[in-house]
Amino acid sequence: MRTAYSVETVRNAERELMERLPEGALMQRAAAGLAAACADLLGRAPGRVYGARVVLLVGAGDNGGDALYAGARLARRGAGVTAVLVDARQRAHPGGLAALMAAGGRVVTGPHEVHEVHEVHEGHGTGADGPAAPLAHAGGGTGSAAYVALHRAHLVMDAITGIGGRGGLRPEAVPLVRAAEASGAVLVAVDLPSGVDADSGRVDGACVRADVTVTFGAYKPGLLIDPAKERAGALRFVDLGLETAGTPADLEALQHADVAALLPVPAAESDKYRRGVVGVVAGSARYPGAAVLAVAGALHGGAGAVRYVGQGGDAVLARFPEVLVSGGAPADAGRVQSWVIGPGLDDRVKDARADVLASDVPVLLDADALAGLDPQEVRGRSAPTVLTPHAGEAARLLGVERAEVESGRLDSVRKLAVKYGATVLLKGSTTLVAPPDGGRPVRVNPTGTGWLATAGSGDVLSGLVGSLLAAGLAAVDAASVGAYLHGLAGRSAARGAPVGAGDVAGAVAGAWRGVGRG
Ligand SMILES: NC(=O)C1=CN([C@@H]2O[C@H](COP(=O)(O)OP(=O)(O)OC[C@H]3O[C@@H](n4cnc5c(N)ncnc54)[C@H](OP(=O)(O)O)[C@@H]3O)[C@@H](O)[C@H]2O)[C@@H](O)CC1
Ligand SMILES: Nc1ncnc2c1ncn2[C@@H]1O[C@H](COP(=O)(O)OP(=O)(O)O)[C@@H](O)[C@H]1O
Ligand SMILES: [K+]
Repeated sequence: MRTAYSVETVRNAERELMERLPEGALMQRAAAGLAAACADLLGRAPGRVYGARVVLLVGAGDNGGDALYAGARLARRGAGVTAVLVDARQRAHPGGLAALMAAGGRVVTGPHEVHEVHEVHEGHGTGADGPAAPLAHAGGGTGSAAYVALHRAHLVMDAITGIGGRGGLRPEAVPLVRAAEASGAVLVAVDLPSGVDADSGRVDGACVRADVTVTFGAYKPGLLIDPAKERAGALRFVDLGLETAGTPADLEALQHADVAALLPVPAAESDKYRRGVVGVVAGSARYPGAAVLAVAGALHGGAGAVRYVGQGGDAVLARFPEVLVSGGAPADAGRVQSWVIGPGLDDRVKDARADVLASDVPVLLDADALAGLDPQEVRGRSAPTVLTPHAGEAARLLGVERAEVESGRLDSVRKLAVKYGATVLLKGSTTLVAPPDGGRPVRVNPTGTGWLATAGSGDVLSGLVGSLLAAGLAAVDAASVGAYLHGLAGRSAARGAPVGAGDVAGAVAGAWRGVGRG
């Protein structure tokens, strides 16, 4: 399981550990890990650090301190290191500054002025294309030293803000960050891309778009949730020895082994009924395809049989003769161990929804079954209920704008779970699953892919998750295992080219086999 912790938890764990360690030891651990990651990115041969040109965008806090100490380490290995003090008042970590200067690094204050130029010790600035150009001197009229350095850099560290950052980048930082992004250098975010919110994944204003983020001590939720996740690039983790074991994670992501342990496997004495029967109420005369796709997902989710209820029976049977089809009301269709209701339904949805909600088995509500859903209808149930909205549906259920859900996915999924007393799977670029109390941990799906954004793929997901419920998984597990397999199926079906929802359903068995093999 990959876990992520809030800033408050990280700071508490850091405080406890710092009490037992010499002053500055944690920052040295962070800097050592950061320098090693950067050296690795510059090329594995030691010579690639020697002569490399590295620029540090340094903010006023400890995040800048990490980069200054890491820069000092790289400078001692022969890199030409320039620190650009981004803070409007040119504050920077004093110990880190001293260390960088002692190692022969250069410090530039702001884009238009050179504060101090230190002699570059032997070997610096002698990269593949010759010695680094001398930095512009204050008021020398040769352009900004910071921009010259950025333009020539092989690697830039973004150390403007880490977990202490508030809001987006301040105006003085924006042109420097844009120059770094345009330079062609590898852009490495220190702990977090500056400008993103560590706890929520929100991006309020300008922020850094990194190629790699080197994060310290614990993953922060923002690194795993869009829109911030998308700005973080590839993640690298530096272990600081923080103790978070006793604290519930804010976020957790299943890994292959976790999913393998949860997959239902038929026992020797199983029969189709003992494996569970999933009832699917989906499709209509207008949308028979939704019935086919939801059933296709359900056939691959571990239930022993799929019962279909609705007007798409002919289409379902033509494709899947193994399905038990009923034309009447769900309550008359026979016993099931879970219900899935919603994809492609017509205006008779309300009666059918009341029927399945009155049952004593887990119910998954998707698409049309979410419209106008009364929280009391769900809260009174004794068996689990799972809601699977996309951002638009979640916004309607919460009475907010869709953009609000998309920019604050973690908040939104928690609020919905609390409002309905239900497990909520919020679909989209980052799929999240919140438990019914909206508490910790929320699960984040690590396998998603934009190729899943194709009509009907949500129908497949609802059938798949409903089938896992019928097979006996707890609601949060069924939802997160379903999303995990669905993401893997999307990836393997697509392999870099567009696919339809039917292809995704067809790839679920392969994804299951891949996970099962560990
Ligand atoms: N604690 C530990 O043991 C360890 C911590 N470690 C490291 O410390 C980092 C946390 O350091 P931190 O607490 O000093 O905060 P930090 O992220 O540098 O930002 C605060 C500064 O930024 C400023 N600022 C705020 N918002 C801003 C904005 N939008 N745009 C621009 N500036 C903004 C704010 O200025 P002010 O608001 O005062 O004007 C303040 O000066 C953490 O992420 C990790 O890297 C590691 O060494 C491991 C050990
Ligand atoms: N940008 C994205 N990245 C990853 N997955 C996405 C993205 N956009 C949509 N998805 C996934 O695609 C599926 C679409 O479901 P949904 O919105 O219900 O569409 P439909 O109703 O057409 O089936 C969901 O599983 C969702 O998580
Ligand atoms: K940063």
